[in-house]
Amino acid sequence: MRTSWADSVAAAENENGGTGTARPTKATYVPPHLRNRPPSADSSAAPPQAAPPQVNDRPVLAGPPGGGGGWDRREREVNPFANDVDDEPEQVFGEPENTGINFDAYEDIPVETSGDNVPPPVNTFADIDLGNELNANIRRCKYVKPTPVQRHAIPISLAGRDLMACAQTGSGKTAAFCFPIISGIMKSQQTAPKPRGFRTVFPLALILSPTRELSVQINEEAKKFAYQTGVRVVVAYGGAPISQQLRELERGVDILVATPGRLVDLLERARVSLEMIKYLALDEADRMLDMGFEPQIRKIVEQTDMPPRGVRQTMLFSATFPKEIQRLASDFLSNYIFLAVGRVGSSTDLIVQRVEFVHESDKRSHLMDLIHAQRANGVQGKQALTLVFVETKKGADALEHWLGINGFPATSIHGDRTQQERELALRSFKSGNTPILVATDVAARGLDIPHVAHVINFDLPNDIDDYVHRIGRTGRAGKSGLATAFFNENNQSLARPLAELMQEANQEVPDWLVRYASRASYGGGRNRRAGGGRFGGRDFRRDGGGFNRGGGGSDYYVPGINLALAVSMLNSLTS
Ligand SMILES: Nc1ncnc2c1ncn2[C@@H]1O[C@H](COP(=O)(O)OP(=O)(O)OP(=O)(O)O)[C@@H](O)[C@H]1O
Repeated sequence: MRTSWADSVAAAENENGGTGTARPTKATYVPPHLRNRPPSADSSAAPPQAAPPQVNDRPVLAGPPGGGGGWDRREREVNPFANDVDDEPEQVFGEPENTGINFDAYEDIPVETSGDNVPPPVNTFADIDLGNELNANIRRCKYVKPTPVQRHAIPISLAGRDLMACAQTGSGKTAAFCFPIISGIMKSQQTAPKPRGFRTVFPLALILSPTRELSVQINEEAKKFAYQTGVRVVVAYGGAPISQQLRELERGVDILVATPGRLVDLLERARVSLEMIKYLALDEADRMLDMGFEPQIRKIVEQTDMPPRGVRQTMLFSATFPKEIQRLASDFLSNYIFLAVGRVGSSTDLIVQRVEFVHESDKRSHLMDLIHAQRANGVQGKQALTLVFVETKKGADALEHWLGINGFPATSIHGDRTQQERELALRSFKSGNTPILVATDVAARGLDIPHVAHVINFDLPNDIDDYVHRIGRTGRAGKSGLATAFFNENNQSLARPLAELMQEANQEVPDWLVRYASRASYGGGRNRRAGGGRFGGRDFRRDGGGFNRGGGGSDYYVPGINLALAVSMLNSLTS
């Protein structure tokens, strides 16, 4: 088993009951996780740092308190690492010891950057000046070295540049936008006091995401990264009582993580002002600028007091970036750098993709066979986690019920369930108590659930990008995963993009799918983008003419989807 400085930190925290709440009585108090620090820290991670000056367990910042309502930075901070469990789930789910992310899987990843004067990538966290406290949190997270998207995106953002980043699912995009934001706020707090308004708060950074669960997850991650930095993170999302969120906001906020709807509500109540925003990050940015969300996003970004592009710094991240969305997104960016990491618009090669022809009427029995097989592979009586995607909310309820009466513990998540039910379902799934989660697309993007071994597309989506995000719930952070799709006549429009995607990812494409693909024409619809550099793994400015690549360059560039190759493959199989 790996033992590192981070492990001894965790051990020290556990010794203290893991709560991090033992309160100091003197200003010289050193919290448990900073005691007994060995002289030589894990040399592959960020360099060892001196502990920040402490009052209670909060750092004393040199500058005046910011935080909107003038929050008390000396207040108690809950230790977000307290509930981290080290090895137990790995054991239960039959994976090897906690060896961390499998970086070998990412070594040969293609990277493309374009834009003016692209800052060079870094190899280690120690190569970047993120600040002592943030470096300590990176060690607590056991991030030994940056993932490829982090290697490139963090220096770009630290240099103050706007960024549109497209990187594979599960490759660490959250930290890629959180680290520069936290580090930047830590530096600016020393100098810039914030205005005070009557019950209005003035966050310095806004992180928007499309779903409540994803906002909650980003908030939890950001709180870990910001622990003891003096940077306060607050989340606001719909479906949960606003009164509690208002109370949290009143205690001060530097980074606001929000879903668009709830944020608009807070803006209309004048409880939040965006006047001081220095950083704007859109996670799942293509979804945020898609038809459903675009008006709200435009309202937030263009019709409020948020500083304009060029004044604020804007970062857009997703695993997919269709060209038409890139074009829309460029309205929000100033002289930005485009970054594409990994196979174009994809999840990782670590996911084995299978597609099976299953008639509608056979889907349930086929699902049962798959789950039976999986159960046989379980360890210590625990089944590996299986995420089953269906098209409709009704369909999700029905399938959950049917699985239950057939002896398969399942739960579900969809838009008709209350927020409490949704969160309960997610917790129950994560813990393995109900190892099957039936979900609509509400769970397709961003959710980072360890130990999801199998994603089943019981109903395929209409859009190939949604497929990419769905299967990306497995095979995360260097782990392997399996994705099975049930295909039938109803999914004809997806045949061609699916066949191309699978071929591109070196997956076995069944002959019958190739035949369907050869019959399919793209026609209209969203998958049409497939014809012209789909998924947007390429900077749309490079296709539009007039774009000067400037000093930017690529480590190397793998052309998007090799359409000619795919077409010739289809032809050879169908002739
Ligand atoms: N440098 C790192 N070292 C080890 N693990 C990391 C590192 N960076 C991120 N991770 C872990 O990798 C997992 C995936 O990260 P994250 O959720 O940010 O992926 P993502 O790229 O945003 O995926 P998606 O496209 O699905 O939203 C998380 O569990 C995260 O803690």
